[in-house]
Amino acid sequence: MPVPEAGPASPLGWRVVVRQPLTAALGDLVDLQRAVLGVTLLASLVFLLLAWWGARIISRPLEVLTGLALRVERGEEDVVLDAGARSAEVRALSTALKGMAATLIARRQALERSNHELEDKVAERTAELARSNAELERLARHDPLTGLPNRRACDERLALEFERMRRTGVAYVVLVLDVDHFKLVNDSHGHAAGDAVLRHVADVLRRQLRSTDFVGRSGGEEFLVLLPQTPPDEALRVAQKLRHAVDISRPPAADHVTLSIGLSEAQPEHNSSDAAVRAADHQLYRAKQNGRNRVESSFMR
Ligand SMILES: Nc1nc2c(ncn2[C@@H]2O[C@H](COP(=O)(O)OP(=O)(O)OP(=O)(O)O)[C@@H](O)[C@H]2O)c(=O)[nH]1
Repeated sequence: MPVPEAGPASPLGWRVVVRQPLTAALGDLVDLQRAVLGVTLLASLVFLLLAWWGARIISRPLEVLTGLALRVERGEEDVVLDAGARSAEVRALSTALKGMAATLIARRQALERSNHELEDKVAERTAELARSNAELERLARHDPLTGLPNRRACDERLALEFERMRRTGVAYVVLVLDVDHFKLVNDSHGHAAGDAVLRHVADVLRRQLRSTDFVGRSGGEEFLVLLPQTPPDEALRVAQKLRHAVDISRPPAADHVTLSIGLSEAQPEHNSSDAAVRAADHQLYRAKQNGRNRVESSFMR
């Protein structure tokens, strides 16, 4: 076995060679290696912990701010956008978000206010429109002079009563009323006086009838009265009452005014509502022929 190289020879020229196991010879070096590795690992761990802690210090307020911002987005208005951060940058971000949230909330409130105002306006306009429609409807079916239902409304009511009679079998009575010598009123007192007389007659008729009865101005100086579910003798009494009420009334612009009235009972076997009106017209003609200021009917005894 070769003798390993040794240090310089002593003055005597001797050399001491010590033999020992490699593990014993390198023991210190291995210990040093281990110590360095341990310190490196520990230092890495501490560094990692510090990095995690540092990242947490920065990210935690950001997470809190994110949560608060989401609450603002969902519409909550009492959110305080403060993450309690120590970092100046996060505090600046927090202040900027606060400003943005305040602006957003103010805009949303303004939007809600204008929405409410808009809804109120729409509701108001809808109500106005409904009122205008109702007024138009009223004007379309009312005579402006007397305020009574006009010719169109008379026709509609006649059709309705005729249908009802067809369904229920219960008859109704038609009265056609005409102001006597009305041309004379116009000629002697003027058209305005004639108008006043027509309004007066309309008022008298309205006051004498029940709410279930119908009275309309069917044209000129002619009126139509419908008495639903009224037996003929009762209808005759009503007609006489109307005639008498006008006869004894005091018209505003003429000395005296009278009515001629023709009556007829509608029958379920009639083809249309016109039949009873034509029959009542015929009776009115008879009333005029027989001296006016009187009632005539097909069922008069
Ligand atoms: N002032 C006024 N007159 C009207 C109106 N509508 C129709 N008249 C008039 O009513 C008169 C009706 O005259 P006539 O049909 O001859 O009937 P009358 O004079 O009443 O005679 P009898 O019916 O036979 O008794 C006419 O002079 C029409 O001009 C109106 O709204 N106002």
